[in-house]
Amino acid sequence: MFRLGLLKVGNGLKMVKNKKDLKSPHRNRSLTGTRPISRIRAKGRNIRVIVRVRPPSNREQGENFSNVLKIVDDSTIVFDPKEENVPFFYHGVQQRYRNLTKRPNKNLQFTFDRVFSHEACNNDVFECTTKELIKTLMNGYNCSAFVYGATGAGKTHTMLGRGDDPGIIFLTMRELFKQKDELSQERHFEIEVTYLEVYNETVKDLLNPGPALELRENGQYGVIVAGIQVHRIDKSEKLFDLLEQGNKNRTQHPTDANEESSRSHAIFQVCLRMKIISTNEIRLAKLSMIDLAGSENGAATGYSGARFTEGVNINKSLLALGNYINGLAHKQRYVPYRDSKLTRLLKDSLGDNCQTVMIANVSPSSLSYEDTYNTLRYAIRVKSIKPNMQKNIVRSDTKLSHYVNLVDKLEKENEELKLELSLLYQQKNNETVTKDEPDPKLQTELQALYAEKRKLEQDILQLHNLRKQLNEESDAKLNGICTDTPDREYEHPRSLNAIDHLVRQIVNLQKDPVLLRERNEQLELRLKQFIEKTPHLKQVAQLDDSQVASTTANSKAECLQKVLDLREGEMQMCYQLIELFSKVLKPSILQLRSHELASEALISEYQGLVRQLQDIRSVTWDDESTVQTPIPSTDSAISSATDVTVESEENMSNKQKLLEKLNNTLTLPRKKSRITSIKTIMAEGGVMRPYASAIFSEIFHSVLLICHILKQN
Ligand SMILES: Nc1ncnc2c1ncn2[C@@H]1O[C@H](COP(=O)(O)OP(=O)(O)OP(=O)(O)O)[C@@H](O)[C@H]1O
Repeated sequence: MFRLGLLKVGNGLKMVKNKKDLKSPHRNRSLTGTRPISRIRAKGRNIRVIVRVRPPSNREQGENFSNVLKIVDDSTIVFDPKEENVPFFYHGVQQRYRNLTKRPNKNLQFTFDRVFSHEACNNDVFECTTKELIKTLMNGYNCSAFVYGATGAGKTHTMLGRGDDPGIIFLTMRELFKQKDELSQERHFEIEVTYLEVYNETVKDLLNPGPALELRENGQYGVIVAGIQVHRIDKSEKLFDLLEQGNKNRTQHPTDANEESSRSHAIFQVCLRMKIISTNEIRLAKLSMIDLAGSENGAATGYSGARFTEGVNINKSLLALGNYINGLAHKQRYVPYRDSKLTRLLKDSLGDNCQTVMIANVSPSSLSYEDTYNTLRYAIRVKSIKPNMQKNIVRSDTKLSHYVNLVDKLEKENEELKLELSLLYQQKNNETVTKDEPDPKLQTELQALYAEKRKLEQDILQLHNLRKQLNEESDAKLNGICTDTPDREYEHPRSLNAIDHLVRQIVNLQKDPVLLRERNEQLELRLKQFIEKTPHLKQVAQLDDSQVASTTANSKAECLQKVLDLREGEMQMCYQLIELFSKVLKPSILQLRSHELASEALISEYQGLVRQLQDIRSVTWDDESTVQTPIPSTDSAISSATDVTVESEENMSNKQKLLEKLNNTLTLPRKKSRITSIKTIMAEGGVMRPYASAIFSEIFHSVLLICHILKQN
């Protein structure tokens, strides 16, 4: 069923009959009656496709087969051309209707780079195909030539030829050696060849028959055949011997179309290494010449067993080759080449970096109608590959020193790059760390502020507490001791100077505590603002705060220790004075009493003083023995003293004893060891000191009173 539609052609519209024709205007028949199949003709010249039509075989000639190929010109061929309309007359009248029993002709026109008729010999083909490749090869490009076609289409004949018509391998190699000889003054050549076959997906060395060889892929050299024997040749004669030897080893079996059908793909590779003497340039190039196994229609052949397996493998690998070519033609991102050994081996002999010639061999006979059609379609697909050529050039020097210098240079460059990289890493790490760490400038400023604060705290403490306290105490002491101004002035050097000396050692008396306090307050405000502005320095500030607190505590402890040392000295002095005055007071009281000059008030005061001393006596120190001297009661002591004055001489010894008792009573125990424990001092010294001072004042008062009485009498 046909569907009608409109197809845009040029500026106008054209009626089309079916859906297929809607897809592309190229599907429409041309005005000449042939369909222009060469629509995907490649513009590039890196791949050239040649069609060679072989002469019809004896069988084809003998049987009633028609010719399905018509060569229009050097590059155009028509498959299944339309037959000329032979006028059909019925009863002498030309009929207008065609013969409906006859199959319509395909009449497909193909355009290739060159089309050779059955009259062309191998040399003609060579001149137009691989001869050009030699020039390319000499320039350092990879080249490949492969023959494709159905079984019996003339592939092996094209490649190998026969005695009177040598094949293109022979002709190409002869040309290669010819050009080599011509260029021998300019270049040094090294030519190595390998010859292998792919049969039933196994690779075999045709020049060194043995077990199947493995394919390996190398990043530098691509796909390589592990274990293949490489033959270095310098004469063309040697090559021909090798080729003959290889062809004998090739797998062949007769088919319907060919009694000597090759059942494997044969790959002949020539590796060319050229060194251009003037420039020391090295050019590497590879020429691959591939004789593909003939494609066949398995169903049509009716083979079974080994022949069938061969056919399947041949078709499979040719299909993989077709897909690979299709991928290249459509510039696919990934071109499948692992599907068969053949495509793996030809990976670098097709597509990019390679100049390729494909020779499509076809039979002209209608006996091979399908095969010829398929071959032509396959060939036109190959034509669409547009590879990008790359020259395989390696710069070189004859001198080893060049390589040494090159290696040195590269190593140096490598070291420099490594260094640069490590510096960049370092810089990056530093940047990361700096982001988290505070600015060192700010940190230094903060630390300076805290250092100042610590010093101020210390000074304030020392000035305020110690100096003030010691001065007050010094004044109080002088007031208690000195009876008049001259006495005070006399005592001053001994007591106050000692204290001031100590104070001077501790604090700088020139500093004003008020100013220091003000400065400290300013500093604290500044620190607060500083931390508000830079919160990330809070931790640093907290650390410094704790250091300030620690410094303050240490300063306080030092001050306290010094105060206590001073007090200890004072205490010692007090005890010495009490002892001294008690020696004066006791005889004075006795003397006054004997002369009846002691008033009741004086005696009462004296008794009170003795009682107080008894209380002092009961105090024990940390470092003293707890054993106490028995102390007589105050009353008994006084009464004893009173009795002494009225008794006889006999009783005087008793009085003396009593006086001694009184003397003992008034003698305070001397403190022998230095008080070191601040806690003990605070606990005991703090209580003891005012108590001792009070007694000291009492004694002074009593002594002064006695002195006054004695002076009056
Ligand atoms: N151009 C030619 N001129 C003369 N004879 C030819 C030509 N091409 C092919 N022949 C002959 O046709 C026969 C089959 O050719 P050939 O062996 O080369 O085919 P083939 O494509 O290699 O087949 P297969 O794939 O089966 O090996 C051979 O006898 C060969 O001599």
